[in-house]
Amino acid sequence: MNASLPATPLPPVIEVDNVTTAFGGHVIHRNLSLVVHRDEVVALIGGSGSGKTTLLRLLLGLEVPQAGSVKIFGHPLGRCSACDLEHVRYRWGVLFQNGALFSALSVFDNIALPLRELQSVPPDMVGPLVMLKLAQVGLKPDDAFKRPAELSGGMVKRVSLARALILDPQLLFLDEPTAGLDPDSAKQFVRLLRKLRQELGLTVVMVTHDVDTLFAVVDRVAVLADQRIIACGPLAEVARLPHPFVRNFFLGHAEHCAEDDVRRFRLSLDDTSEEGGVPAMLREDAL
Ligand SMILES: Nc1ncnc2c1ncn2[C@@H]1O[C@H](COP(=O)(O)OP(=O)(O)OP(=O)(O)O)[C@@H](O)[C@H]1O
Repeated sequence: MNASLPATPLPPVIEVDNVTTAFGGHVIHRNLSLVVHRDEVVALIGGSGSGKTTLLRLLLGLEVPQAGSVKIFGHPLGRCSACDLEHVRYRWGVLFQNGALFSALSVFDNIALPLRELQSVPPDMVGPLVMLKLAQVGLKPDDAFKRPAELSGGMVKRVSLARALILDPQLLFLDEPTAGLDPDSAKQFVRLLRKLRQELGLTVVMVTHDVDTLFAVVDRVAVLADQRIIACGPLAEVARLPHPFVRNFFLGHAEHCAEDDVRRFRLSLDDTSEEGGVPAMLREDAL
């Protein structure tokens, strides 16, 4: 995986152009623009209340901007007919921060839900597809019969990810994918994301506060501050910005964000022989 973009970016999957969002008189985004290209992994960072979740909701068509436009796969969301929106919606998967699993349903039924709703495959294919996704996210066949209450935090994330991937989306939205996980589970989950991104060729947009996740999987980091995206570029570039939020966010990490450091970190993640896959530079005791 490259730490920086290829010379010629692939076509855009997401185009946010000059968007203004407000609730009542409270303006959240003003003239906000962002482009995400195919096969990219872009992380959205920003202070609490800066409007990250609202931006994610705009991208999912759950909020409508006061001005500007949002296009996904070239479709302008606000102007899509219900039929068009359904078509676009099945091309993305979403991992919600708390997993959003249905507690009354088994793991199997949670993952199968989008397939059953859409009825896109014959009923006898649902089982094999669910079990395939379960294996893809590193869960055991027996886990299919558990209820969400019987799962660890890391397992909940994996089940949610399997459900997000069940329709084989091209675009994946992740809201704080490692939030609430202990450090080891977070590392394992980030490794899984990295593996799936490589295997499935996904375009990924994630909201995260986790610097290790940026190091491990992200191509570009978009910084949401002052009601707009103030920068969107490779980690090495963004970590050097003099903006107070960025300085604070990368405190103690900025000196490790050079392209070579990121590349070395990613190679170490591929080397499963290393304990936890985390090089000394990112262990807490080294900071
Ligand atoms: N439906 C809504 N109605 C009114 N205000 C809202 C609504 N949704 C969000 N807001 C406000 O918009 C602002 C941005 O919220 P948002 O949740 O997008 O921020 P965030 O960057 O995701 O924050 P955090 O990192 O704390 O989750 C906040 O001031 C919030 O109170």
